[in-house]
Amino acid sequence: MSTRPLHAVESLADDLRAWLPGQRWFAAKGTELGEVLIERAVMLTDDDPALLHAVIDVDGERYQLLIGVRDDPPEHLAHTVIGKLGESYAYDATQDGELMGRLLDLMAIGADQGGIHWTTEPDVELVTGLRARPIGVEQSNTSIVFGYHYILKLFRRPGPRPNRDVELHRALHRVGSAQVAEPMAVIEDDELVYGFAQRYLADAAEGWATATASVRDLLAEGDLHAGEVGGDFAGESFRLGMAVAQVHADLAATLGTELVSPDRLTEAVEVMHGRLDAVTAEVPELAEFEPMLRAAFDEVRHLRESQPIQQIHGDLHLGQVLRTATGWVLIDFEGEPAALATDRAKTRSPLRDVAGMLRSFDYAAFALLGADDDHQRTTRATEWSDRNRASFCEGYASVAGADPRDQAVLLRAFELDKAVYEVAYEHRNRPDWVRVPLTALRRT
Ligand SMILES: Nc1ncnc2c1ncn2[C@@H]1O[C@H](COP(=O)(O)OP(=O)(O)O)[C@@H](O)[C@H]1O
Ligand SMILES: O=P(O)(O)O[C@H]1O[C@H](CO)[C@@H](O[C@H]2O[C@H](CO)[C@@H](O)[C@H](O)[C@H]2O)[C@H](O)[C@H]1O
Repeated sequence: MSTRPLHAVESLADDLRAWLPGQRWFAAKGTELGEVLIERAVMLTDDDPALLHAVIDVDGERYQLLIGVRDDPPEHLAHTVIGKLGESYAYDATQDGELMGRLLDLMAIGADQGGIHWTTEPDVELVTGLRARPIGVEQSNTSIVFGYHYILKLFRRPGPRPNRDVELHRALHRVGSAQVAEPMAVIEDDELVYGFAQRYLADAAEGWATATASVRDLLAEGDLHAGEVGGDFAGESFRLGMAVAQVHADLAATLGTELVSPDRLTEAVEVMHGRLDAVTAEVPELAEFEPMLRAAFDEVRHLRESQPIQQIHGDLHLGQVLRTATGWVLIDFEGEPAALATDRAKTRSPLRDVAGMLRSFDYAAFALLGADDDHQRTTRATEWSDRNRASFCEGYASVAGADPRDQAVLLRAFELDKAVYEVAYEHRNRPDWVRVPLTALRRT
């Protein structure tokens, strides 16, 4: 490929404007797109297929692109084509196993190319020549699995170093945590972090899939209770509570914890009100819950006890936990996708993670129900949610020594704040699902 990389990506700007809104990781869906500005572009391999690395800016948001260029893309890549570059086709290279294999080669040799550094973690030696395949699920980022060995997450919205996901994995791995996957390599330049490879947990099942399988079981057996059907999840919820408490204890031990006075909680209350203002302006259906939400947030102002804060997961839900043969593992310590990097880096109450997971049990229970489901199914879903939420808290308490439910006012406020966040998240990403957090607020 002879064209200069910057020029090549610039000439694709119009095609990118049409292609970006269809990508799950693209944040500004549903709004009129501004100009696509090319911040930087380098050629990682120059043959056919060629691989271009680019960072673009769309309306002040930065995105990472990996663009493959082929004269004649095979049939299985046809759906990934972005546009034409001269006589060649430009396409989403993350879907091309051959080009992703080149990324693994660059990682394995610790390459330094076009200002981008591929660095393995101390004592890690990577195996190459593995089959590369993108994982099927559409997420905030794009992940590539290499054989049964590694998973590389390409951050679609690369942020400045240090990257929270990388740093918290490293910190937990250093203290021998069994609840995270081993960090393997990082792709970054002097400013931004582009990718993070970890050990691939090939035997793992996703928390969301296993939890919703249990709910499905229960809904199919209309006359049985949650503890009586084959797929009862309460034991798993208990173990998950233990795992989360252990991660909190390890993060506190290695990165520290502090007690903050009740005045600092007042700041958190203002932030929750601020989020509610912003989300209500975007999703008017939230307005009917405003008095209830504001009252619950304001209850926090009356708390008189100091509260511990520390590094936490920051966006914990059933999609962020994997069940391996040996226990639960937490993944994706990036924090909430929409939050500013400075806010994600802050120490926070571990009850935030507990609240996230409690919301998730509720999500799993009700996501399978339609908008007008009958009383029987709604009762069963409520039962599943109550049973697993309780089990999770009991598991957490068995490790932490204190039951999160004892902090009822704070926990309720954090859960409601998370539901407000979810309303905004679903509104932007999966409009059909806005009903899930809204129905939860209606039941509160
Ligand atoms: N270490 C791992 N082993 C096996 N699968 C993993 C691992 N890390 C992530 N995954 C899978 O990749 C998916 C996306 O990972 P995640 O870090 O949550 O990315 P995103 O930020 O895009 O949500 C997860 O839902 C899980 O299925
Ligand atoms: O996994 P991400 O960091 O991208 O998290 C975002 O997307 C999640 C959905 O994929 C979203 O989670 C919400 O839906 C989940 C089911 O799909 C459910 O388990 C969560 O409880 C619910 O919040 C998450 O909020 C968002 O940040």
